[in-house]
Amino acid sequence: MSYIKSLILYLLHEVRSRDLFIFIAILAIYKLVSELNQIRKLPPGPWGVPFLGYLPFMTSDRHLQFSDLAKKYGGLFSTKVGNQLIVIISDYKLIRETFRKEEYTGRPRDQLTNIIEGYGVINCDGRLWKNQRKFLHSHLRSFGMTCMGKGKQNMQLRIMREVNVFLRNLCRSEGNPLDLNSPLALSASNVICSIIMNIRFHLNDPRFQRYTHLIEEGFKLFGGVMQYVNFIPILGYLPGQQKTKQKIEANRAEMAQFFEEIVQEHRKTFDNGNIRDVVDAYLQEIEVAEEEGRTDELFEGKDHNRQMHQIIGDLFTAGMETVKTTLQWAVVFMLHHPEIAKQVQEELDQVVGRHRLPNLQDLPFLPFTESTLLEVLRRSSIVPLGTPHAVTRDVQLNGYTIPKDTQVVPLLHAVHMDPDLWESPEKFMPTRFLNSEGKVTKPEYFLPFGVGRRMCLGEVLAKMEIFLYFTSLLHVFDISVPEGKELPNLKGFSGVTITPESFEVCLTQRPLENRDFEFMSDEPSHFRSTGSH
Ligand code: HEM
Repeated sequence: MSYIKSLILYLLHEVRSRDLFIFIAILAIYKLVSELNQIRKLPPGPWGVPFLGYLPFMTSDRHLQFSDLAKKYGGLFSTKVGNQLIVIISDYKLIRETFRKEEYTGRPRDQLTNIIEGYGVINCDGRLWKNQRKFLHSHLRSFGMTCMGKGKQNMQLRIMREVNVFLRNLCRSEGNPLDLNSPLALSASNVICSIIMNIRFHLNDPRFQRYTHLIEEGFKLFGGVMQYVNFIPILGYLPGQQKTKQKIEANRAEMAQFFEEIVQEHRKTFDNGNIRDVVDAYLQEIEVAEEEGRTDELFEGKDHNRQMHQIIGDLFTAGMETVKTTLQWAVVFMLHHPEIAKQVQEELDQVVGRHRLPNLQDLPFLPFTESTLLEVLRRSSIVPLGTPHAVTRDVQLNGYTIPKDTQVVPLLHAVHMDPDLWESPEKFMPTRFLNSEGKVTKPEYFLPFGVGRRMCLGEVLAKMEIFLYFTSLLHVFDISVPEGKELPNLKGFSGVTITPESFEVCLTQRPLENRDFEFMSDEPSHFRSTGSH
């Protein structure tokens, strides 16, 4: 470092400004020529201006901007944003073919991965990711994330306990305007927390409030100026950026402390014969690996405690935010289309009756309701660019050479809004998922959970939750916009996911035939709860 400093001082003192100018000009020409050489081998696309590439033209609605560019450059195009090469695929056949391949399972080396240092499951790659994904896949199945049998029943029970508490809280609104964001966030959190760490929170629990605040703040800090550092790393040395980084690290340390307390509580009550949740499964896995002397192989030499903390964080954020947002979109579309909400309610009344809440066994007999939820997933495309992938080595794609570490984006939003695939894609039209016999059909270009080796790990759980929350909500309540208020817009807000703008609803209870609904009685006591009611 001091050597570089002395060299710079020497250059400033000894080299005349004209020589320095020539030196910089040669460097710039060299960089330009090598960039042009690279561009020649890449798919076509907008290259913006020298050095900054397309960065000055980027908007916050990246999915809409990329979809417009796809119309111009085709289903496979590329661009350069700052120093980052990005390849964008919106041809669904190519997406399916590409993301099956091992070499597309990498993650970009950016600010997020620098801070997370390759821990967890979402932001790691290579052998650690493979081990973690396999481990989680098998344990999440054993906790009920499966489409069949007893596991499915257990998961339904877990979810329905939370649905009941959720409905009871909503009843308290007594028809007054209400923002569903917090009740949904709390409820979806409790479902995922019951699977990961066997706890549930109350809305007024300070730990829950602090925890969700830290996550939201984290999203904002990463989503702000920090994302530009990914494209122009030198910006990371600005004084403001150093402060942001310190804040992110302090927040992460606080979360790690919270997770550590949970892990410590689990250690105290750990019973090898009764694996209660993901944390227990990890403790067991570590114990066995230590006995067999293969912890280094399993965790690739990483700290297992930190790995456990990151897994808890990954599953919580991926599992809560996505489900909550999809359900909010479902409500927004029902507000825009009361005739569809009514049709769903009629189908539920006919199949389920007015004496109980819907359950997963009803699903095969509710084609219109199911197709309405599929249409919500298509039309909202809440993860419009998938998660960022990067190639782990130089690869050939459709005759182009894609260099190692290039970001490769599956543009799911464009696939779901392609007029060649969907009739009037802007329209909310559940019947597009019904065939001529009235049966539900999902075309192969319906990809809300991504596709390939890194596709969503929680698809089964997400589908169960969305079905049970949505159908229970519409079975119990009529939903309307508060008087004098406008309908929420359909564009939404681009952040980590595409979320609806904040909005309120009025809920009017529909008559039920049975007075013994669980949500009308006291809170169930199956879980250890935190905080006071
Ligand atoms: C409606 C709800 C959900 C939607 C639309 C959704 C969508 C997605 C998408 C599009 C991806 C990226 C796929 C890719 O880039 O290849 C993803 C990844 C992921 N999802 Fe979900 N997801 C949902 C719910 C959940 C839930 C409930 C969980 C909790 C278990 C979860 C856990 C994950 C994880 C861990 C990954 C990263 C997988 C990896 O890196 O290997 N998701 N999800």
